[in-house]
Amino acid sequence: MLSGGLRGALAPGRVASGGRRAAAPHAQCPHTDGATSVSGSHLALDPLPCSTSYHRSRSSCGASTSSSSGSGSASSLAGGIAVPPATLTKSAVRRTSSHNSVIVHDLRLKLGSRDVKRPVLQGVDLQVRRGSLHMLLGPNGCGKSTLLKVLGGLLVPDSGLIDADQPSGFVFQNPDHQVVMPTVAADVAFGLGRYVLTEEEVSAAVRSSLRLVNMEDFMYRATHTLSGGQRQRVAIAGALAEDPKLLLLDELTTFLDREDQFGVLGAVKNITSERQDVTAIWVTHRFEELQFADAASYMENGRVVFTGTPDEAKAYMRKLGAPV
Ligand SMILES: Nc1ncnc2c1ncn2[C@@H]1O[C@H](COP(=O)(O)OP(=O)(O)OP(=O)(O)O)[C@@H](O)[C@H]1O
Repeated sequence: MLSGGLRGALAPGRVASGGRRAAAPHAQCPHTDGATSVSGSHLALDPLPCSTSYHRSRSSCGASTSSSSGSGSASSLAGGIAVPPATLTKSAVRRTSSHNSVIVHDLRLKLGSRDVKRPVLQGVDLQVRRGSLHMLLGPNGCGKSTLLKVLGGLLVPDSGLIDADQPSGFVFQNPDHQVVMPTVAADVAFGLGRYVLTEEEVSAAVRSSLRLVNMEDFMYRATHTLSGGQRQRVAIAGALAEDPKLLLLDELTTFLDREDQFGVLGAVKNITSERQDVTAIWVTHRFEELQFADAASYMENGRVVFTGTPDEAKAYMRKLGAPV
């Protein structure tokens, strides 16, 4: 039996709000109408922004792949973001052709105003093994979040090459901006309102997503009664419910105490251990989190300057004088 809130989340035509996890807005080329088509998961970017080669599905963009063959036009959210209509059945799943879920080469992006732009990503090279928990560290402003946004389709790079598993799901730092429904089950089901699914399918997706983040017992709890870490795990479950292959997790533990911090980390570790087709990229400043990682990269000035095991990463950062 589904809760009233969960039923509400299944209402036809329901769309996820912009910026919410797993419903990341598209990196939409202004020369297209938002009905993004896919020309392959391998994305080669011309030096010119918005080249015609930039057509791929990511995050909820994966769903828009179906929309090109489905009925109806994309709905538009308040922020001007195109989202697929509620007639979709499933997000498009694409894998890279190697054992890596992410391959990035010479990625470049300038940001700023139209007149004054400064380079933020300055030739990023990165490879992330499929099924791993890969941590991304580096000083403030080095480009970690920007890289994550490019991988999630929130920003369009100027040039470079991206080959990444799709669809992706994004979870941000502050769970209060992402957990919006009154009950846990309804919140996890929220993004699924965009697809044509039976109540049983939604219920199964919600339950299995909550199980992966160790929150199954909280299914009918009121979200306002949860701790910060529990809310963060609900946000991750909401992303998981849409079956992403790449989880992009941006400083999820910043506002959490130690117990909640390790609860969230344990949940993400559990996801990548149980689901070998799901890869997590975890941006953090907290060195103690490295013990959960399978691998780590260190960024400086818009580039990845080191990638290795967690121990190698610690040794590298110690050499830089970090208190690791
Ligand atoms: N939309 C934007 N316009 C202009 N500059 C931007 C924009 N977004 C980010 N930047 C700049 O790009 C640089 C990289 O920002 P980013 O948020 O990616 O860094 P970060 O490594 O995640 O930092 P932190 O660890 O502090 O979160 C910063 O100097 C930031 O001010």
